[in-house]
Amino acid sequence: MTHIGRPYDKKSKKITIKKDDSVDAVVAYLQHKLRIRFVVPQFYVGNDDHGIHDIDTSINWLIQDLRSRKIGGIYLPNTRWFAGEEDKAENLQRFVVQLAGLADVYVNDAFGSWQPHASTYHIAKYLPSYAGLCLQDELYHVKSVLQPTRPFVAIVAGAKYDTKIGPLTEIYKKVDHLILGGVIYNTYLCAKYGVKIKGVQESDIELARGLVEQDRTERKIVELPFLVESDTLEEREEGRYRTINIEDFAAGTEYNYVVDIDPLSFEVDPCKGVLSSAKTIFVNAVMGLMPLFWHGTSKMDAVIDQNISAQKFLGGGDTLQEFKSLHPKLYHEALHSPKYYLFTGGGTVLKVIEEGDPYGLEIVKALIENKASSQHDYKNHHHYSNGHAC
Ligand SMILES: Nc1ncnc2c1ncn2[C@@H]1O[C@H](COP(=O)(O)OP(=O)(O)OP(=O)(O)O)[C@@H](O)[C@H]1O
Ligand SMILES: O=C(O)[C@H](O)COP(=O)(O)O
Repeated sequence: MTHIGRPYDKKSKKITIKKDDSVDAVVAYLQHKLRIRFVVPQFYVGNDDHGIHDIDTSINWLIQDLRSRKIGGIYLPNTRWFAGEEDKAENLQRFVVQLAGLADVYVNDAFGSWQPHASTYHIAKYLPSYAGLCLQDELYHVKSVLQPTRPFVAIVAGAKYDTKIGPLTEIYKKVDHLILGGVIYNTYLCAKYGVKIKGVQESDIELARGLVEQDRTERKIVELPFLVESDTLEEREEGRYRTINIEDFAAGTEYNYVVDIDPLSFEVDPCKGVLSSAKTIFVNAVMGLMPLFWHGTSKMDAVIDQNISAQKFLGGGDTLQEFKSLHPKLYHEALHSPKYYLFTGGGTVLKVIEEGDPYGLEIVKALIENKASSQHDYKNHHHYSNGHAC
């Protein structure tokens, strides 16, 4: 089982089920790699925008098939399609108990899913639970980000403003320089310069004011001066996008969508100097709206790579995906280079830097606590279990 995307809207509390967020691609990859057949069960979806309410008993047929080796595995639909996954009350309890009934053991290998949800946290109370090999490796390496050789530069960009702005104020205290991009930078610029950028919410700008205040005296935020403004998010059409300079910002000016950092920003100081003298660089950054506006991200990756003495940590689902697509050769070299480490989760690394301790993550604490009591729980659990090890 896994999360894909963000089908649950925290504001409206609605779940949107669309093919783009299905587990099909994951299942196809696993089938190809493992040479076994997985089945994705179909569950009833109500028409109340609350996704799938229950894992119904039809799954028992598949469990029979698994036991009799007719199939090699069962892969649940996107766990964020279930009403209980991000719920806090009854739906959560209901879903956790149903999940626990499917298996004998729980292994969490999803470093990127740091938030305590039903399938990432609460389930550990019901089953003997363990950290997977990838999770263990990530927790081991994240310690190096906590004890960086200085100067330490963090680059944070992308779209997940809501979960990343909180950690940023703590991270700010720990880095020598902070570079922002994507939606996070747009919001910061609106808060600092009083400009309006299409798509940036007033409530989000309010949250960014703290960061602006924090930076007034210490000046750790390295501003990227050249941005790409586009009239549309749908296409990259000549004449409908242009480079703007933050030096021209005046309070009250309204801009269209800011969709990328102009690559030139990475070729001039202060950014160029900061990146070339850093000894540790952490990157959770897709600088532009993909797949159309990739130029800023590509330039950033190339400039970082030129600093051969720095220890480089890249983290994030999209951050790695784009790194691989934009620089396939470098990506493969980085996988084996002692100068690089690639984390599957970016927000998770930010959370660890904020907490100061990888074992402080709730999903990890749940595994550690469960270990102490797993023998006991395992015996008690058996009345739930009709399943197979997952
Ligand atoms: N200016 C922008 N406007 C809109 N979307 C943007 C902009 N800049 C980047 N993005 C989008 O941000 C997304 C990546 O951000 P996200 O925070 O999800 O990163 P991630 O590497 O997947 O990190 P995590 O592991 O924390 O999920 C990309 O899909 C990209 O299209
Ligand atoms: O699937 C997850 O858990 C994500 O990678 C992190 O969660 P978010 O999309 O809510 O930030």
